[in-house]
Amino acid sequence: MRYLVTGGQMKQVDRYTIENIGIPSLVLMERAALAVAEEVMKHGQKTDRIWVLCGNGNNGADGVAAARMLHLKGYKVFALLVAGKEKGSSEYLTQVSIAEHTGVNLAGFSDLIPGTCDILIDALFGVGLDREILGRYREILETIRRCQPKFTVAVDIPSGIHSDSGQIMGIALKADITVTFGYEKLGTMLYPGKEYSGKVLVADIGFPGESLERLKTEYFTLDPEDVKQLPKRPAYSNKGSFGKVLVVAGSKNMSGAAYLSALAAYRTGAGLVKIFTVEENRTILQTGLPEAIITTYEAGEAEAGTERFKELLVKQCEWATAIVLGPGLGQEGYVRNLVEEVLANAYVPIVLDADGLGTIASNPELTSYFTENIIVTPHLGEMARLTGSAVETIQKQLITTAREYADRFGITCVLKDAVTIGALKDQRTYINGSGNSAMAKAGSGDVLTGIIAGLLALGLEESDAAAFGVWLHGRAGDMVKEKQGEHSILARELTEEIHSIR
Ligand SMILES: NC(=O)C1=CN([C@@H]2O[C@H](COP(=O)(O)OP(=O)(O)OC[C@H]3O[C@@H](n4cnc5c(N)ncnc54)[C@H](O)[C@@H]3O)[C@@H](O)[C@H]2O)[C@@H](O)CC1
Ligand SMILES: [K+]
Repeated sequence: MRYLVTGGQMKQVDRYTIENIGIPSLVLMERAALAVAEEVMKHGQKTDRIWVLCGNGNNGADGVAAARMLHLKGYKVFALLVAGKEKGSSEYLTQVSIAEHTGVNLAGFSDLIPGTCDILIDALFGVGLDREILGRYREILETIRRCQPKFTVAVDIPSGIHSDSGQIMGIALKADITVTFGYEKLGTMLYPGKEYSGKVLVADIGFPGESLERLKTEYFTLDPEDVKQLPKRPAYSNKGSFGKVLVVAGSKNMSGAAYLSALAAYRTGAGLVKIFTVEENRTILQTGLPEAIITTYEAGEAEAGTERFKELLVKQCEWATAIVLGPGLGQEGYVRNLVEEVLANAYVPIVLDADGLGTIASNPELTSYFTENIIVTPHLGEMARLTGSAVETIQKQLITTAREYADRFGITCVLKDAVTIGALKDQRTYINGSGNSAMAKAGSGDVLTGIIAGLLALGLEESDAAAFGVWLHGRAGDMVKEKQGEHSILARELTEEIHSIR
C-alpha cells in the first residue's frame, strides 16, 4: 500500500520536516534536485541542449539547483528564469545566488526564444499552483510547447496540473517523466494529470515517516507487491471454508452478466457460487458454468411478491456469505421488488451494481435499506443518475463525488472510471492505478462485482474487498492486454488471469 497526498498535505509534510524535525529546507531541496538531475543524465547526452524552465517558488528553486548540478557535470544547460526575483522564495534566491557563483547559464525567457531544446526540465509550478494560469505565464507555456522539446522531465508535478484533482489549470506541460518528491500527489494519479505526468518516479528525499503519519492521510493506492496481503488458502479446508457467493442477476435473454459475475467470484476463490435468476436462464447458465448452483424464480411471482417468492429469496440470502445484486437484472417491473427484498433480508455484504443501482436511482426510498456492508459500484452514468449531477461534473471531481455518496449512507462507493476511486466505509479513499482502456467493454463491470464478492467470501471486510477487487480487476486487464493487445479483450478473459496474479 502506498500513500498519496494532496498538495496541501505535501506542504504540511515539508513544513513539519523542516520545522519540527529540523532538516533544513535546502537539504531537502538538494536531494530533490539531485533526483531530477540524475534522471536527466539517464536520458540525455552532454551535447543535448537542456532548458530548465524555472518559476520563482520552491519548484523553480529545485529547477535552478538541478541546472547547477547538470552544469557542474558538464551538460549544456540553461536555466530560464521567467519570474522576477522580487517575489521569489528565499530558497529560490539562494539557489540563484549559488548558480551565479558556479557559472550556470542563467537566461531570461526572451534570451532563448526562438531556440531549440532537446530536454526540458519543467520547474515552473509545483504543488504551489493554486489558480488558473493566465497572461504572461500562459504565453510562456504556449511558447515552450511550440519549441517541442524531445524529452520533458517535470519537477514534482507537471506545471499547470492541480496537485489535488489532476485538472488542467488553463494550460499544462506534458512530461515524459515526472520526478516527484516524498509521496505521489493525487494530481498525477487522476486524469488528465495522469496522462500529462508520463512515468512517475517517487524520489525519497528524506521525509521521515512520522511527517506523513501524523496527518492520517486517507488516500492510498495498491501495487503488485500488495497482493501478498490477500488471504492464503489453508490446506485443511473444504468448499465451505471459502464462503458462498449469491449472484442475484440476469433476466430473460440476459444471462451473460450473471455468468461473468459468478465465474469471477469462483476464480477469485469463493468456495460456492449460486446464481439466483429467472427460470429462462437455467439451461444456458447450467451449461455455461456447471460449477455454479442455479436457483430460479418466475418473473410473475417476483412481480406479485408471492409468499413462495419471498421465502425462496430469504432462504438464498441466509445461505450466502456475500451477495452480488444487479448485473443484467433489466428494468422490468418486478426488479424493484427483487432489489427491495434482497436489501431488506440480507445481513451479509452486498455488492450493488448495474440495474440494481438503476433501481435505486428510480426508487431513492430504497436507500433506507443501506447499511454499512453495502458496496455500490457505479460507473459515471449510474452515478449521475444516483446523484442528479452531470457526468462532466462528476468526472472533474471523482473523489469528492464518491466520498460524499459513501459518507451520506455510511457505505463503500466504488466509482468506476479510467481511474477508479474507492470511497471506503472506513474513511480511507483508494485511487486505482491498474487497468487500461481496453477494459472499457461490456461485461467488465460484471466481472468486477464477482471479484469483489469473491474477496468478501474469502473473509475480507468491505473496504479491503473493494480496494483489492478493483486493483485485481485492473491488473487482470493489464495482463490480458499484454498478451493480446488492446482491442480484442473479452470480459471473461479477465477472469482467466486472476490465478496468475494471486
Ligand atoms: N523545502 C520545501 O518546502 C521543499 C519544496 N519542494 C518543492 O517546492 C514546491 C512547492 O513550492 P512552492 O510552495 O514555493 O510553490 P510553487 O513553486 O509550486 O509555486 C510558486 C508560486 O507560484 C504562485 N502561483 C500559483 N499559481 C499561479 C498561477 N496560476 N500563476 C502565477 N503564479 C502562481 C504561488 O503564489 C506559489 O507560491 C514543490 O512542488 C517542490 O517542487 C521540494 O524542493 C522539496 C522541499
Ligand atoms: K513542475
